[in-house]
Amino acid sequence: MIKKMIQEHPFMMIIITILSISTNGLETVANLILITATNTIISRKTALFFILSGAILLVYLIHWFTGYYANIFEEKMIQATNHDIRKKYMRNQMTLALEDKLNPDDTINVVTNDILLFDQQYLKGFYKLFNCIFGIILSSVALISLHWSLFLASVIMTVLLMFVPKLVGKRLRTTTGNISSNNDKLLKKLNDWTKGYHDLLWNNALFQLWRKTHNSFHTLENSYVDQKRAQQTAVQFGAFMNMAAQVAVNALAGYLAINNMVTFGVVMSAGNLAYQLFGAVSVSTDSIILLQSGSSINDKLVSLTKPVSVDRFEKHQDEIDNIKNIKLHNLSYEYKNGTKIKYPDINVSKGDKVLITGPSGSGKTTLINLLSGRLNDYKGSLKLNNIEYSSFNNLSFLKIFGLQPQSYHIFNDTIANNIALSNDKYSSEQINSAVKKAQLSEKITSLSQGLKTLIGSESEVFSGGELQRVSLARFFIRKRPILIVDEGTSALDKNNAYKVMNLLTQDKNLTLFVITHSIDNDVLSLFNKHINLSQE
Ligand SMILES: Nc1ncnc2c1ncn2[C@@H]1O[C@H](COP(=O)(O)OP(=O)(O)OP(=O)(O)O)[C@@H](O)[C@H]1O
Repeated sequence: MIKKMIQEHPFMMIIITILSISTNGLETVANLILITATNTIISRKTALFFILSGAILLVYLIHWFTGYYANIFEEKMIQATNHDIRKKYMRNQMTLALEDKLNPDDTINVVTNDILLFDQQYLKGFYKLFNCIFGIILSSVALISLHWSLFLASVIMTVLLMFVPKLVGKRLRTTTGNISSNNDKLLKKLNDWTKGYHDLLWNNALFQLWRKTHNSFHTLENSYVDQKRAQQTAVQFGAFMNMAAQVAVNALAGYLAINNMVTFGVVMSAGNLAYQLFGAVSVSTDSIILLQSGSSINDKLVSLTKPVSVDRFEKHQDEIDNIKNIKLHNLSYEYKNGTKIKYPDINVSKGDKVLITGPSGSGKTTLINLLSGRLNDYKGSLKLNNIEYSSFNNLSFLKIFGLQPQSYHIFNDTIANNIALSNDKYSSEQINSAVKKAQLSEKITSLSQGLKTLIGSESEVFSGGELQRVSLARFFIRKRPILIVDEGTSALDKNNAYKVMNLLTQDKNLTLFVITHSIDNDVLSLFNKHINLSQE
């Protein structure tokens, strides 16, 4: 992921590198000036001492400036990387949705919690390490210029410090993986129980909202504590080693000064450079701990953002453009648990109006999924224009079937956007004509903002039946040759339901399948074909 980030934003990376080298370099330069400043005070050259102190202050001011911008650019790069991941992931989700494989809870967990973990641990860890490497190199070079033994001592201490993250690497990966999976479980539980709050309310069981979810909260909270335990073991040990290393380098510099091998200014500066070096080493060990901790999320995101592709090629495009008939012969479907449903033979021609009835569990929904190409492992024969369904590309069915499902979603948006689904290619004339067909014109004209009125879960402008007609208008504007209505008019009153059915059945070119529980003779007379599943 980091390699990709650098490849995709090379210019930003160059700026960050320059700023990072400057920040670390300026700190080293200030420490080196300090040697001369200390020696000038020992030799009582007061004026020069104050000039050098001023120079140190100036260097630190520039250091503050470069450090500030290094951090800002790093954050910009981190957020740009997060955005790239979200974009690739959402593209994959849209492809998976074509095959009904999108899980809303998993999606929310990945684009919020997982990316936050990745940001806070893996990316922040990387940048901290990146900065520290320059600090380590520059302070080491400065120490070697003071005395080789100071450098040697520093190298030995650095190597010891670098071993700290190895102590807890595996535990950190596991604990971070646990946070992600526990958050996923919590989201699923919350989604399930908050969605059902109405059922809890009317059954005097609202208390279950907390009782059923609190264990999942606990599990997630505990997994954060577990992760902290693993991180802190390494951090505390690293901090102790860091202090011990500084004391050792300072003592060595003092010994060298007493034996006239270096000036006394070096003692002070060596202490500061050792502080810079071990500070950088200590932060880099913390960063390696963070990187280890976030590596399981990195692996997860790498696999989730690998491009998923679908074959969109349709060898029977001519047939898709000109639907003539659908034929069922000896058609049956068997679920994995052994439930088998057999369907009667039927020939449906273009413009036919087919009513599908049958008691609960007789296979009406399964038939919709077969007809619309969502289930393709059927037995027997199911043909479109005399060509077996299995030889079409499944995605083609999305272009010919419209589905008015039992439950649909109304977005928190305007009526117009809910019908056009924010697709600019539909003009307001087309939206108005769809509204008219769905028998919604009168209601919409009565609203002060008309088609611009906000609907959805945050607004109660429409009744259930009216919202159902908004969903129907989505089909009217798209003009597919075949419509499947799954008890789609059940939320309408009898009069309006009849009106909508009448309208749909009057459309000569539309091939219509309507699934219903209740057979009303008036409605029955509107259809020319009837599949009664109870007879099978
Ligand atoms: N995913 C599944 N796995 C196993 N069995 C299933 C699955 N979906 C449906 N079934 C079973 O297949 C049979 C037909 O189900 P289907 O949903 O098609 O009936 P239906 O006529 O639409 O019912 P209803 O009117 O209650 O919606 C039922 O016995 C059901 O339990």
